[in-house]
Amino acid sequence: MQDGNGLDHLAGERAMAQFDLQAMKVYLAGGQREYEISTKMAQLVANDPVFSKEDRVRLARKDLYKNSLRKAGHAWKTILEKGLSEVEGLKLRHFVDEPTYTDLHWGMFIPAIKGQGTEEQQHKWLPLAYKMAIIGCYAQTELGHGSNVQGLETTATFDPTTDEFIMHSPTVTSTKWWPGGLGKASTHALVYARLITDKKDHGIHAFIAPIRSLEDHTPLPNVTVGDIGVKFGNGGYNTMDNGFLRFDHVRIPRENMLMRLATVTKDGKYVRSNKPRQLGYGAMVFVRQGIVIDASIYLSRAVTIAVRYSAVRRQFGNKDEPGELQVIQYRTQQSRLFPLLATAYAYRAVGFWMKSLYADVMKRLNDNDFSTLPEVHACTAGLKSITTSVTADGIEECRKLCGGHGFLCASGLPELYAAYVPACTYEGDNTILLLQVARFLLKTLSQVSKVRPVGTAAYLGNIKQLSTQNCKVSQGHDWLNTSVLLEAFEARSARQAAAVALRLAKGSGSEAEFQENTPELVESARAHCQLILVSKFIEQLQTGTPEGIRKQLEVLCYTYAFSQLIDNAGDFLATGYVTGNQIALAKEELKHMFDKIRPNAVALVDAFDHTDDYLGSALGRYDGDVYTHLYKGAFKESLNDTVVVDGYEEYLKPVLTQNLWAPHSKL
Ligand SMILES: CC/C=C\C/C=C\C/C=C\CCCC(=O)SCCNC(=O)CCNC(=O)[C@H](O)C(C)(C)COP(=O)(O)OP(=O)(O)OC[C@H]1O[C@@H](n2cnc3c(N)ncnc32)[C@H](O)[C@@H]1OP(=O)(O)O
Ligand SMILES: Cc1cc2nc3c(=O)[nH]c(=O)nc-3n(C[C@H](O)[C@H](O)[C@H](O)COP(=O)(O)OP(=O)(O)OC[C@H]3O[C@@H](n4cnc5c(N)ncnc54)[C@H](O)[C@@H]3O)c2cc1C
Repeated sequence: MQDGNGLDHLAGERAMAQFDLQAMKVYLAGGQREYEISTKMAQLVANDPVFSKEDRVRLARKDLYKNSLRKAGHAWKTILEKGLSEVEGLKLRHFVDEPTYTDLHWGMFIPAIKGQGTEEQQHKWLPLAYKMAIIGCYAQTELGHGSNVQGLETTATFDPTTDEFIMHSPTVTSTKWWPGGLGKASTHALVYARLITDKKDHGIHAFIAPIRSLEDHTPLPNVTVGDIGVKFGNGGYNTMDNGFLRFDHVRIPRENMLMRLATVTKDGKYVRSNKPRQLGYGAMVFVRQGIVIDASIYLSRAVTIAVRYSAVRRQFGNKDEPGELQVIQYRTQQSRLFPLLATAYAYRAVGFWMKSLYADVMKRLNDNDFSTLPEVHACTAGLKSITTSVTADGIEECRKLCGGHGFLCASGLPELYAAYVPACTYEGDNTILLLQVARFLLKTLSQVSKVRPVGTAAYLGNIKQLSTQNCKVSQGHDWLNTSVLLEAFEARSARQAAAVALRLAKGSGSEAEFQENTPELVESARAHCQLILVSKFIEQLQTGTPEGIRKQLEVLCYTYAFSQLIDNAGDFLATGYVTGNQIALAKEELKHMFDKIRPNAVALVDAFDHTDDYLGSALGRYDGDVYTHLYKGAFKESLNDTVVVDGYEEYLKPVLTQNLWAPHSKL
């Protein structure tokens, strides 16, 4: 066993690094200022015992939830007492690292009011929300309807005699179901409901409905509200009070309908603005763009644990070297782990780009320019889908890469997975979102002769060329050219999209035919998104990356692109753009990349700068002192509170002392 004396068991690994670690930390944080804020907030949380994560997986739901309320309250008090800025507050809550009601309050309730409320409404609600005098949630999904937003059943019927809307849940399936923070914490819900005026249904609109008393937090009259129940995994997402909500003819003032996109006048007249109705989905676009950086952070946590542990863990050996080999030396371990490391870097770079994309579309929307909205929707929906699916699978792969110890909660991985995996469903089921991308691709292709595609779809403007010319790689190093790689991803995506578009164009245009082709449509959407990820990683790399880290980032970029190419070799081959031999050459190049990553692997995960407190993992500790901490951790297990287990007298002793032959014994 290692000694646990505070030595750095990974010092030898760190000494091998060939890049400027500090510069990489700053790059990954998004800049010097962001780096400083992150470091300060991470330390603030790590040094405050109220934020301790100890024992989280052992707490019963009620205690877990109460504890998370305590932490959220303490976080808010800390923010106020220390006078933290909005950005610092956001970071502080990030490091507290527990899904809670404030995520939805700040992440969806406030953005939805900003996006859909008139200036007057923003002046009324935002100050209350900013000082947390009210707590809001985002109540869209219903028991019977989630993906299909247009199918929601909750009604908001205007009553001109009182100048009020009557909020009503007409059926069991219309019960609001899932909204985070709704179950127990929120005082207000941003409710998506069918607007009815004078018996006419105008479709889905947003309303602010008070649901709990600001005096004593009890539900308001005719409001039925509560938590929907325990969710997957220990700890995980169970700190969140996902809730249900029913209205029984509850009256709210007319002004509580968010009226930026459409208005109901005092006399009940419905007036639409000239803005697209899709702006009503703006809060979802906002959250989806943010999810890409989040995916990078979650994946980087799992990868940090798996890389550090793989450098500590030894198994077997060979006759050329003394002792057992670090498992990170094995090619199979590298081929499962290093692409995930590269993916975490890729998502970070693309996440930064997504932020600029979002800022750009917001600026345009303010100037009434809606031209890029469809492309931004496709991009945010598609990348949300791909990055969350890959990250959830990646966390699980990291657990397996840690062998048996990965299955222990002390590894931090089971809880990380349980907290993350719902990201594949919330904010849009990942298949539904890919189908949105596919629809966008079909529409873009159908108009390509008249409308030049823009942004991430611009390559479709070259569809003829991409459909005819083939990959020119003849030796391994020909692949070490970003233009060659980009063209391969563009050609594969363009050909997949064109093939399914052509098949649909030849048909009758029926919905049944569309449905029949949805597997191919989803595949073509995935190809388009993989192209965006590769191309934006390359683009980010080529724009102002500091010298001391460029080489390593290039290695990671090639690792990412080659592993995507190889994992999807079937698609690349089926389109006819590449040959089997060219794929084999890429495989060899990928192995060369693994050799370049290997001496830098531990430093590359150090660059993510996760504190031990934030990682919460005996396997991923910075000092690599894994075994001492696993062993010590076992003594904290509640089953070990007594030497002789509770239950021995009633259940074990009788078994051990009956001394009778079991009737079925063969002895
Ligand atoms: C930064 C992060 C910080 C904090 C986050 C905090 C916490 C995160 C944790 C949990 C949050 C979880 C919250 C939720 O889950 S909220 C609920 C989310 N629900 C969904 O995502 C539902 C998914 N469904 C939909 O989005 C839509 O129903 C739909 C599938 C897109 C279909 O829409 P619909 O109107 O019926 O129909 P279409 O006819 O298909 O589309 C019409 C038209 O509109 C375009 N479109 C669709 N969506 C958008 C959009 N968001 N923006 C812009 N445009 C959009 C669509 O492409 C189509 O265009 P056409 O040109 O073809 O007409
Ligand atoms: C942890 C968590 C937190 C959440 N937080 C919130 C929140 O704060 N506010 C809120 O309003 N909601 C919230 N939700 C709800 C979430 O947004 C929905 O669950 C999500 O949008 C998926 O919808 P659904 O559950 O109706 O899935 P469904 O649409 O019923 O999906 C079930 C299956 O059917 C498939 N499917 C459905 N339609 C089609 C189709 N047309 N073509 C092909 N396949 C299809 C899907 O791909 C999926 O495999 C949350 C959910 C979770 C799990």
